[in-house]
Amino acid sequence: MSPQSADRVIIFDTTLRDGEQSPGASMNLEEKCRIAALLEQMGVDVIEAGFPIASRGDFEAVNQVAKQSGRAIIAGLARATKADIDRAAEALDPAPRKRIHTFISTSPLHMKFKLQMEPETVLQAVKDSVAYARSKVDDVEWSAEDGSRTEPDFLCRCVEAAIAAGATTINIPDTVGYAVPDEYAALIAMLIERVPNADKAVFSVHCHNDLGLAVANSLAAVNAGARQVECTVNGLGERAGNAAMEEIVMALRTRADRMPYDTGIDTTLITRASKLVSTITGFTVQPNKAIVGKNAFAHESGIHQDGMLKNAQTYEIMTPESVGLTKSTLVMGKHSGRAAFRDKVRELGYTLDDDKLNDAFKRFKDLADLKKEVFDEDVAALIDDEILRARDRIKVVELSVMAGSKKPQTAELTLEIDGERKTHTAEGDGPVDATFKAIKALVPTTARLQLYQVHAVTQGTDAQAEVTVRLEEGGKTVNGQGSDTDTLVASAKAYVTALNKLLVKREKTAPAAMSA
Ligand SMILES: CC(=O)SCCNC(=O)CCNC(=O)[C@H](O)C(C)(C)COP(=O)(O)OP(=O)(O)OC[C@H]1O[C@@H](n2cnc3c(N)ncnc32)[C@H](O)[C@@H]1OP(=O)(O)O
Ligand SMILES: CC(C)C(=O)C(=O)O
Repeated sequence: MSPQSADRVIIFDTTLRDGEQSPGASMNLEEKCRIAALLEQMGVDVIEAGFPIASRGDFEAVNQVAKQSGRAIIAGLARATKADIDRAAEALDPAPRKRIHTFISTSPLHMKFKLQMEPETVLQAVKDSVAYARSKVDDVEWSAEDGSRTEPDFLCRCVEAAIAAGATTINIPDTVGYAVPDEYAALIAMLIERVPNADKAVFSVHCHNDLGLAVANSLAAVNAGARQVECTVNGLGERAGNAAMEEIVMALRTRADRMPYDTGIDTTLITRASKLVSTITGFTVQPNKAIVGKNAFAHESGIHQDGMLKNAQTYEIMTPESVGLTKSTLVMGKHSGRAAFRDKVRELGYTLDDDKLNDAFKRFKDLADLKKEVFDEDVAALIDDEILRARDRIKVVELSVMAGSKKPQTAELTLEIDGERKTHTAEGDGPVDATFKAIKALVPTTARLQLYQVHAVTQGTDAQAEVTVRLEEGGKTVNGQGSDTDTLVASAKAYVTALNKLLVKREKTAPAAMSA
C-alpha cells in the first residue's frame, strides 16, 4: 500500500533523534545502527536518525544509518539555516531514500523570546529553508515548532508557504504537550480545510506527553486527516516523552472499526524493539505500560484468570502473539483462585485429586499471603511437600523459636503423632539445633543426622527455603525435604519427613516396631 493513500498512516520513528533527547538516554553509533535495522525490519516508513549538525557523533550516526538503509526513508533534522541543511544533506547522502526535516518555531512565545525574530522574518525563513532543502533532496518535511500554540492565521500562512516552497510533509508538533484531543484534531482539520495547497502535502503530527495525552492527541489528529504520526519506541523522548509507537500502532490495529487506517508495521516485532531500546538506553519500561509493560498481558486476580482460561477475550483486547509474546501469563499470587491454581498444577505436570488439590490450594493461599509473587518453583515445592506429607504419621503443627545473640536459643514445637498433639520445648546451640532437639524429645530415635542443607527456592528475602535433612539409622539412610518461607519451619518439616520415611522402613522390617 502506498504511504500516500487515504487509509495509510505513515509511521515516522524519532527514537534516535527526539528519543535520544531524553536526559540520560544517549546511544552510541553501533547501538543506533542496531535500533535502525530493527525499525526498518518492523516496517517503519521514516527513521529520523539524528540531528547532523548537533555533533560529529550525530552526523556519523545519521550517515551510518543512511548507508545501511534500504526501503525506509532516513531523515535528518535541521534548523532553518543553510549550515544545518548542508550538514543534514551530507550525512543523508548515502541513503537510497532520504528526507531533510527542517523546522522553525511559529508560536508568538517562541518567536519573541527564543528566536527573537519578527513573524515576517520567520515566514521568510520558512520559505528560504524549505526551498534550500529542496535544492538538496526531493523529500522535505517542514515542522512548525510549537505549532499547537501558534496563532491560526499565521500558521496557515507558514504552512502554505512551506508547501509552495516544496515541502512534501507538513508537521504540526504539539511541542510542549499542551494540546487536548478535540482542540488538536480541530487544528489539523482547520489547516487541511483552509490552506489552499494542503492537498500537495501529507500532514503529520508530533506529540509530546507532558499531560499524558501524546497518543490520544495523535489519534485524534489522524481521525482529522493527519496521515503521518511521529513517535518513539516506549514513548522515549524529551521530558515526558513522545507518543509511543507501540500504542499508536496497536490502537489503530485493535480499533480499526473506529480508525480504519493501516500502518504497515509488523507488530510481532514490537516487544523485541521495546526490549532493545530499553536495554540500550537503560530506561526500564514501567510494568503497567500499555502494550510492552511486563504486566500488559499478565493476570493475577482469580476472577480474571478464570475468565482467561475460559476465553482469553474476556480480559484481553489484543493477543500476546500480535506483539511478539508467546503467551499471556497467569501470575500466581494472593488474588488467584482455584481455576488458575488447578491449571498451574496441571501445567507443572502434577495430577492431584480434588481433596489434595484443595489442601494444596489452602497452603498456596497461605504462602501467597506471605510472598508478593508465587513462582512456578514455589507451587512445585508446595505440591511436592503436600504429596510427600499426605500419609505421614508425624506432622509439624506449630513451631516458635527464640533466636538471636542471647543464648540459649529455644524451640517450642508441637507435633501431631498418629493424630495426637504433643508439645516440647528444647534448648540448643542455635535455633536449628534447638528445633531438632525438640523433635528428638517428642520422637525418640537413634537416627544420626548426616546432612543438613538449605537453599532458596526463588530469589528475594521472601523466598521459600527448601531444606534437606539426611538421617541414618542401622545402616539405612533416608532424605527428608521441607519447604517454607520460614527456614526453621522448613528445617523441622525436613527432619520430620525423614523420620516418617524411617518409620516406613522400620514398619517394613518389623511392622509393630513404631515407638514415637
Ligand atoms: C523541539 C525540538 O526538539 S528541536 C531539537 C532540539 N534538539 C537539540 O537541540 C539537540 C541538538 N542541539 C545542539 O547540539 C545545539 O543546540 C546546536 C548544535 C543545534 C546549536 O548549538 P549552539 O549554536 O551552541 O546554539 P544554542 O543551542 O545555544 O542555541 C540555539 C540557537 O539556535 C537558534 N534556533 C533554534 N531553533 C532554530 C531554528 N529552527 N532555526 C534557526 N535557528 C534556531 C536559537 O535561536 C539559538 O540561536 P542564538 O544562538 O542566536 O540565540
Ligand atoms: C523539531 C520538532 C519536530 C520537535 O521535535 C518538536 O516540536 O517537539
